[in-house]
Amino acid sequence: MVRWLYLSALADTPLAIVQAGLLAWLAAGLLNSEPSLWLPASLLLLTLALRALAGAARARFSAGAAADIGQAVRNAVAEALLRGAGGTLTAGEASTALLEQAGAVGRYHAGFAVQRRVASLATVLFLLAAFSVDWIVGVIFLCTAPLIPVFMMLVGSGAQRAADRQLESLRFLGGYFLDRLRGVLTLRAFAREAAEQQAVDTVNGEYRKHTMKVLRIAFLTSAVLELFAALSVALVALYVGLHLLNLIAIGPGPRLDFATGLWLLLLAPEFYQPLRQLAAGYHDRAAAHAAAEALAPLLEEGDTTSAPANVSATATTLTLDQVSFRYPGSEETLLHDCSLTVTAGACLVLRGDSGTGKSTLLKLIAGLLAPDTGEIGHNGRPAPLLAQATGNLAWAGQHPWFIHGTVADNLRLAAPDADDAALHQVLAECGLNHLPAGLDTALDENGGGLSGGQGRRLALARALLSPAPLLLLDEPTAELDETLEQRIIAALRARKGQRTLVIATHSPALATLADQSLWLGPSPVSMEGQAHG
Ligand SMILES: Nc1ncnc2c1ncn2[C@@H]1O[C@H](COP(=O)(O)OP(=O)(O)OP(=O)(O)O)[C@@H](O)[C@H]1O
Repeated sequence: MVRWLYLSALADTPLAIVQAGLLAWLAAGLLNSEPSLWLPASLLLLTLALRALAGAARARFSAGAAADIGQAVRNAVAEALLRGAGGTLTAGEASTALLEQAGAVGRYHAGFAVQRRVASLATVLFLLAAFSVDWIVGVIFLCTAPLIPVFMMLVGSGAQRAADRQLESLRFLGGYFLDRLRGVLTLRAFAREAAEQQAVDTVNGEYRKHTMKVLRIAFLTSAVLELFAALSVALVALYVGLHLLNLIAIGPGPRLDFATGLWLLLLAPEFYQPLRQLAAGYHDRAAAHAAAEALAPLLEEGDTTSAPANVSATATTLTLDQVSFRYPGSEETLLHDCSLTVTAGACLVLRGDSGTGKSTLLKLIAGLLAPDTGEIGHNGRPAPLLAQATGNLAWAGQHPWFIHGTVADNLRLAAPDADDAALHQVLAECGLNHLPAGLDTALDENGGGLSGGQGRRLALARALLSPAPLLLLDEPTAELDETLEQRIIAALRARKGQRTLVIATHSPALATLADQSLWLGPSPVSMEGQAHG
């Protein structure tokens, strides 16, 4: 596709030179009242048709190549996001990366990058053609042509800054809008629709302002370049005209006949055309540059996570070595030099008042957060990021996410080959054996279709079904009655020894499972793992 794009784009220059020649031939013939002009006339028609054809082919191949390249970038970005790269991106920023930025890179490669090469080659061809007939016209072309790239370079940094700001505000708008869309029910409940609509309008206005600035620079650049081109064409016209009227006698001008002079004159606008097209696409370059800068860290991060993880077959030995952690911008150090070892197959219970950092420690162990200092090890090796730990740990959090599908679809995320009997068994262990449609009960992403408690137990069932050697469970028995809690405790006890369990809980009954327990206090004190029971 790209090769055809180059061919169709390059075909235009020789055709333009020939077209100018044929037009000059025809005009001179008409002026001299030559009897038969059908040959230049038909050749001219043929050239015009070929140019139109090449132009249409170029537009088609260019759109195709831009779509292909954009799609390839989009696939790479999607792959990186799915591997967990770009963990700090909001959903809106991720969608901007997938849609807008990937598209901008595609448009640049199929547009500006192609035109830059085409313009260089076309300039050389036109110069050769001009010099072969009249060196003064050649010199005019040679001296005026660099004005266009030099001017583009002069406006370059300003255009780049404007494109950067436009992209930044688009990312912000994407994230802001998506957040409001997600929380639309909450906004409606608090009658905040009008205020939020206004806020989205304001953010949208900012984006519009930045976009208008980019367009203003693009239009102004094009207008100035048009002026340069027009002045240069006028210079050639003046030179040719003065010679045809025998008013000056410099250069090879005195030998110019009408046809050659007209050909040179017709060549002049064609000479500047590729450079003007290049300038017109300059804002594409700035947009692609800004997009590439935003995407590069994501794709580099994606590359490093591309190696498939080795799933450990046995329970994981977990070590924390002087781990400290504080959320960015927070005054409170939640963990301070925390050290402990959980042997493979043991159960560590995290206890403490609400807000003391139990879920945070689970996230650190899962690799969802990175410690400020210290190291967390799985089987003696630095804990992999969650993105690289596929299959090595299973997580059941307080706010579980599901895929749109059935209960069975969601359970099989953890164990794709599990048969229905295994699914029924794990559901029974978690007290979910009386769901309205059993394994076929339909769910949405937020667990709609189940009650909040059932949703949390389904997430627990999914973790229990997973063959992962490390299970991280956040309040698995919260808000359950005693019978259900005992059932779940029994299910967890059955996994002890085969899996390493880390459980955050307020429940004294669940805490009896602990081989080790860790009390997280309100102040940043040093904590040691203690043997329990
Ligand atoms: N993303 C975050 N950014 C900043 N602070 C956070 C973030 N998440 C949690 N915190 C703060 O960190 C502290 C510990 O939160 P965490 O959820 O780990 O507590 P917890 O012990 O699990 O609480 P609970 O028992 O209520 O679940 C809280 O004060 C909370 O406000």
